[in-house]
Amino acid sequence: MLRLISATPSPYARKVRIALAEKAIPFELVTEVPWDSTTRTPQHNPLEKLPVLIFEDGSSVYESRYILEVIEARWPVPPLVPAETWERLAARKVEVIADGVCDACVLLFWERHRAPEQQSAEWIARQRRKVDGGLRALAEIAGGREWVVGERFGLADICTGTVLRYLDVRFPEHPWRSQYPNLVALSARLEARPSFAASVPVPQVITDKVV
Ligand SMILES: N[C@@H](CCC(=O)N[C@@H](CS(=O)(=O)O)C(=O)NCC(=O)O)C(=O)O
Repeated sequence: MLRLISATPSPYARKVRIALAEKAIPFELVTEVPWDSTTRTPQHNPLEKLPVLIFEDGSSVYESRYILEVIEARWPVPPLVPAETWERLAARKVEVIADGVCDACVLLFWERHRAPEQQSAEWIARQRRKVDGGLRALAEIAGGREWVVGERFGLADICTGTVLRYLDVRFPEHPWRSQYPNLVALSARLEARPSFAASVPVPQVITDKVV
């Protein structure tokens, strides 16, 4: 059985969970806290990050964008990436922006875990700018259309939907819902899909000291 090492809040892992569900690929979900000493993630990824997709033969792939590329190559139907080159590149650009917003949220999350006197206001402001700029770009790309890129559900919607719901977990005070009504409507449509409903992100308890 295919196994996916995941974490309850992870937007990167959620992209993979949604893609596998949309393609009706059965898998075992292995939920971990990658910062805890008990994690098995480093056994499958030298970069010690999840998600990690582990095949029946024990081989593993990691880095969510790469995992999604492998899934698309291995199980091409239904396609989640547009066939047309420039639409495909547009979807990949949305993934770059959405992942970048998630990366900034992760850095913000850990900076806020430091003792108050150790937190850098400049560093927090820098990450906040990346979140704001990325969301603005996603709102512009999405516009008022049904799907973020092209004429059907796909990678760009998975990436945009996962970053929006991730903000509720790591950056709940962010005012994106009042700033971008089009993203609110898109998020509601996407979260109604069974693949999204089965993978709603929730915070986790981190027991080890990380920073
Ligand atoms: N670029 C990576 C980022 C993955 C990532 O940052 N994963 C976090 C967990 S979560 O933030 O997604 O919940 C992790 O494993 N962090 C452990 C570490 O950084 O050592 C991807 O897209 O897969």
